Amino acid sequence: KPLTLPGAHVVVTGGSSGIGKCIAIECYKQGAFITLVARNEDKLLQAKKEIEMHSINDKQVVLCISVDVSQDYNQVENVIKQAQEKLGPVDMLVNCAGMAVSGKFEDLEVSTFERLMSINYLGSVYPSRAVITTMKERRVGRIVFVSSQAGQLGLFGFTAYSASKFAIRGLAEALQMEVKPYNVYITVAYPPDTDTPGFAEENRTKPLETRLISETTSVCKPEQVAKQIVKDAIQGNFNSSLGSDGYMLSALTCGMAPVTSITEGLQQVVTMGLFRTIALFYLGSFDSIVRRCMMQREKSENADKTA
Ligand SMILES: NC(=O)C1=CN([C@@H]2O[C@H](COP(=O)(O)OP(=O)(O)OC[C@H]3O[C@@H](n4cnc5c(N)ncnc54)[C@H](OP(=O)(O)O)[C@@H]3O)[C@@H](O)[C@H]2O)C=CC1
Ligand SMILES: CCCCCCCCCCCCCCCC(=O)[C@@H](N)CO
Repeated sequence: KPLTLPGAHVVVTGGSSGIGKCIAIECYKQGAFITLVARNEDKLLQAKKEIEMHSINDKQVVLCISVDVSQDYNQVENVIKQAQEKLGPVDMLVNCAGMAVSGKFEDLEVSTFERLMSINYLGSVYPSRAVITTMKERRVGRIVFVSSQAGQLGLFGFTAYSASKFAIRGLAEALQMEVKPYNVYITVAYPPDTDTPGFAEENRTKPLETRLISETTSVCKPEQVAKQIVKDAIQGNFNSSLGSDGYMLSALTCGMAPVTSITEGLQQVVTMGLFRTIALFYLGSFDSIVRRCMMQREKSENADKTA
């Protein structure tokens, strides 16, 4: 039942940087053929070189394709076709291209809402739509969506980002119900803050509240996140999370998500009440962070006025 990675064709969008690059390396180390999809060609070539250092046999290939996954479906479909001509049908697709922009609702441009929805949501729909028919026909396949812990709860500063990551889950749940009889398995990953170039970029404009609340969980290494995601995808687990807070969040927010094992279902049933109780304390502490920051701001604004 688990997918065999040796010789498999794995497509990773956002594979030129951060979590996506580490997922590509992890799969390559296990013998897969890789297609990297991202926009910037220099970064793609750089990543290709880095991945190729981990080869385990001399047949392995890393293919690079430059395309914007959020713009035009036909373009995305074409590049997937190209990749399939070179490396065969896609066994696993990892939708990791994405970005975060944070800020208070009133400070975010309306265009930011559109952009994040395009990249994080539609940028996952297009590649998935392009591979699904073949996967169903072959009765083989894995599709991974990289959401976020911020796709399990909404928090200060993430009005645009959280919505785009929540959207992924709705898509994934519906799709899993459709494709399960065809032996195609969907995985949704909910990583915590992870030390990547994208994370560094995002931190340059992050509101204090968002930073303080996010610090509830520690920053992970992308290699660690990638390892867990690849493991869960191979197994065909619907949920992929990391660490004790990740585990609690996933159990707490399981809702009507498909269940992969009896153990998982039993654990959800047994822990739900306890985790909700813990969550109430977290929510209380988040509210007090927001209130404290507001009072601090008002204080310094008043001080500015009297000065
Ligand atoms: N780092 C973190 O703290 C967390 C990240 N995540 C999610 O994980 C994913 C990866 O994040 P991370 O590794 O930090 O990001 P990085 O910014 O380090 O890498 C993003 C990758 O996506 C590619 N990409 C971005 N936009 C597009 C596009 N429109 N079309 C094609 N490729 C694109 C980038 O290449 P290029 O720019 O050249 O196109 C790059 O390869 C994102 O979806 C993010 O939301 C989730 C939780 C935590
Ligand atoms: C039982 C209940 C347990 C509750 C634990 C609550 C933990 C909340 C912390 C949320 C952190 C959000 C990280 C977002 C990462 C991300 O996607 C950005 N870095 C974008 O890249």
